[in-house]
Amino acid sequence: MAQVMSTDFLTHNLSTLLTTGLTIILVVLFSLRRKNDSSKKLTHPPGPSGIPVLGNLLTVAFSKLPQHELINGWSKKYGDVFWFKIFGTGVVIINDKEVMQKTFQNTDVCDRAPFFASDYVLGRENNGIAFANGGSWKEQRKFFVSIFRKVDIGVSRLEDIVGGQVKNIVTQVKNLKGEKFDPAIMVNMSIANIITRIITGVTYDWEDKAFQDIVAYSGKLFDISGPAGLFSLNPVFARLPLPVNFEIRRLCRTIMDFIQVSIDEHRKNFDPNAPVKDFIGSYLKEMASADANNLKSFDDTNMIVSCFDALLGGWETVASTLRWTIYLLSKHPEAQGRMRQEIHDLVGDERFPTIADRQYLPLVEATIAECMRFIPAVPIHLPHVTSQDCNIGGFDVPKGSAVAANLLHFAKSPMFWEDPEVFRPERFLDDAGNFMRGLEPVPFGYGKRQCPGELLARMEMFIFTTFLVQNFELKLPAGIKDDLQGVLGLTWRPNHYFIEGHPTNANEE
Ligand code: HEM
Repeated sequence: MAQVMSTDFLTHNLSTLLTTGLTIILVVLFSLRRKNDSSKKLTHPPGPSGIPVLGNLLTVAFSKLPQHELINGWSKKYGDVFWFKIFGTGVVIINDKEVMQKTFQNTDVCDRAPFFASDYVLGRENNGIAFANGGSWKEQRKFFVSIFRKVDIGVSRLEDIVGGQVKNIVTQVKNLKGEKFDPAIMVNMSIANIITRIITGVTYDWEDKAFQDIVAYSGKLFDISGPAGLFSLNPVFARLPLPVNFEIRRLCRTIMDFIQVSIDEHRKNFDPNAPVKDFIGSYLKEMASADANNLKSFDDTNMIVSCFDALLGGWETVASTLRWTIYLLSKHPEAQGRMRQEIHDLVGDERFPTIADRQYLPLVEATIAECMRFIPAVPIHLPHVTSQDCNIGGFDVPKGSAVAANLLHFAKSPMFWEDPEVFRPERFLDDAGNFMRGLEPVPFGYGKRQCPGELLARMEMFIFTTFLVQNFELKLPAGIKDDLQGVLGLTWRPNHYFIEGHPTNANEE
C-alpha cells in the first residue's frame, strides 16, 4: 500500500512537475514570440521617404519653399502626426492640439537635444535652461521662472524698463514728422536693451559698437541655426566640420564673452546684503546660498548659459513678433483705427497706457492676438527629445527622436479658424466684447517646457503696440509691395520694410 501510495505520489508529482515545466516553457516561448511580433508590429508615424543616411536633409535644407511651408505641405499629406528624418534622427511634427497637450505633459517627451556649439565653447554638456535636461534643468528653470514671472526685477518695475524704451521710440518717430523709416533698428535695439537691462543691469547706448555687434550676432545666430534649430540641434549635423557650424560656435563664444564681462563686473562689486537690480545679481545671491538650500546646479557655467538663454530667447522672438505686428497694423488701417479709438476712449491722450489698463482694452488685446496668430514668429518651436520609446498620437516613436508642435498649423489651419487668411481681430472677442485668451493658438508652447518669458513678452507687446498706435497713424508708404515672405531661422522674421508714423497729437506735452 505504502509502495502504491509512494508510486502514485511520485507519478503525480512527476506529472505535475512535467505539466508545470511544460507550461513555463510554453509561456516563455509565447511571450518571446509576442515580443518578436510586437517589435515587428511597431507603427511608426507616416512621412516622406528619404535617402539613405541623409534622410530628408537635402529636401529640408534646399527646399524652394520656405521650410515652414514645406512642413505644412507634408502636414496636409501625412496628417496629425508625421515624421521626417535627418541623419537617422526622426523629427516628429504634431498637428493635433489634443495630441500636443498630452505629449508635452509626458515626462518622456520633455528633454532637449544638446546645443553642441555652446557645449563645445564651454567644454561641458547640460547647461542653462533651453538645452538642459534632468535635475539641473529643473533647478535652473525654477529660478529663471521665479525672476521672469514677476512684474519687477529687484527694485525696478519691468513696466518702467519697457516703457522707457518705447517713449524713446515715440520721440524719435515724432521727430521724423511722417517721413518713412525702417522700424527694424528701433525695435531690435530697444528689445535688446530691455533684456540686457534685465540681465546685466545696463541700458546701452544705441551707438555703442559692442552692443550693436551683439544685436547683429544674435540675429545671425537665429538665422543660420535652421528652422526650429533642426540643423544646429541635430546630433550628427552639428558636429560636422562645416563653415556654418564654425560660425555658430564663433557667435556663441562672442555673445558669451559679452555676458562674461558683465558677470565679472558684478562679482567685483557683489554685496550679498545689497538689494539686487538684475538677473546676474539675483543669480550671484542664489549661488551664495545654494549650499545651504541644497541646490546643486548653481555654478559659473549655468549662470552664463542662463543669461545666454534669456538674451537669445527674449530678444529675436519679441523683436520679430513686434515687427510683424507693426507691419500688419500698417496694412490694416481700419483695425488699427478701431484699436486707437478704444485707447483714446479709455486712456485719452494725456498719458501713456499702462499694464493696469490692459484688462479694460479687449479690442487691443484681440488685435495683438490676431497679429500673433496671423504670423506666428515661432512657427515651429525648438524640438523636444524623447528620453524613452513612447507613443505619440497612436504611433511608436523611438527614444532619441525630436518632437515639435506645428504652431503655424494651429494658427492658420481652416480646421481651427474660419477664414484663416482674413485679418479679423474680432474673432477673439465674445458676444459681450470680452477678450477670449483661451482661443489663442499656443504661441508660447505648452506643458513642461512652455515659454518662461511669456509675461515679459506680453508686456512688451502691449506697451509697444499701444504707445505707437496711441501716438501715430502707422501707414505703409504708397506703392509698397505686400511682403509676407520673411526669413525663417529659429524665428520667422519679416524682411525689411518702411512705414510712416503720422502723429495723432497724443502726449504732445
Ligand atoms: C513673443 C515672444 C516669445 C515667443 C513667441 C516665445 C515662444 C517660445 C516657445 C514656443 C518656446 C518653446 C516651448 C516648448 O519647447 O515647448 C519657448 C521657450 C523658451 N523661451 Fe520663449 N518666447 C517668447 C519670448 C521669450 C522671452 C521674452 C524670454 C526670456 C525672458 C523667453 C525665454 C525662453 C526660454 C528660456 C525657453 C526655453 C524653456 C525651456 O526649455 O524650459 N522667451 N518660447
